[in-house]
Amino acid sequence: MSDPLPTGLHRLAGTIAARKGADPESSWTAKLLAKGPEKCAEKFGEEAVEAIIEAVKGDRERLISEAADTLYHLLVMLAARDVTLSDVENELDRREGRSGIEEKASRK
Ligand SMILES: N=c1c2ncn([C@@H]3O[C@H](COP(=O)(O)OP(=O)(O)OP(=O)(O)O)[C@@H](O)[C@H]3O)c2ncn1[C@@H]1O[C@H](COP(=O)(O)O)[C@@H](O)[C@H]1O
Repeated sequence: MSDPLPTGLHRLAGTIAARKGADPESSWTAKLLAKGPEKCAEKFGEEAVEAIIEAVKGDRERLISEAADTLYHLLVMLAARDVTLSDVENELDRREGRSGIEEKASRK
């Protein structure tokens, strides 16, 4: 069976991976990656906070826009630490079918 077509998120992750080591003047992603994982993590934090603010305010369009920024910067942060979207998906798959309540109750 052939692999399914990559989703938009996977295409974006592929674009981001391809920017690693590229000329920082040529792209925003390459520029951010060249600043190192700490800066990528800081940018992700800023975007996540902006998404939180819009969620609290209840502005749907602004929340969608900030959520897109957050997802992009999450993928950049992961790429900076050589973690792929598939790595994260595999972890989600591992958790599938186990309720959060059950998991929390099993913690020591
Ligand atoms: N999805 C995005 C995306 N979302 C947000 N951003 C950029 O992320 C930046 C961060 O926004 P900020 O408001 O924090 O920027 P800023 O205020 O200038 O930064 P600071 O001064 O606060 O540090 C902006 O320049 C946005 O354009 C993105 N840049 C790129 N992409 C995707 O990545 C692809 C590759 O982009 P390049 O690497 O630039 O070729 C693009 O085709 C898009 O698909």
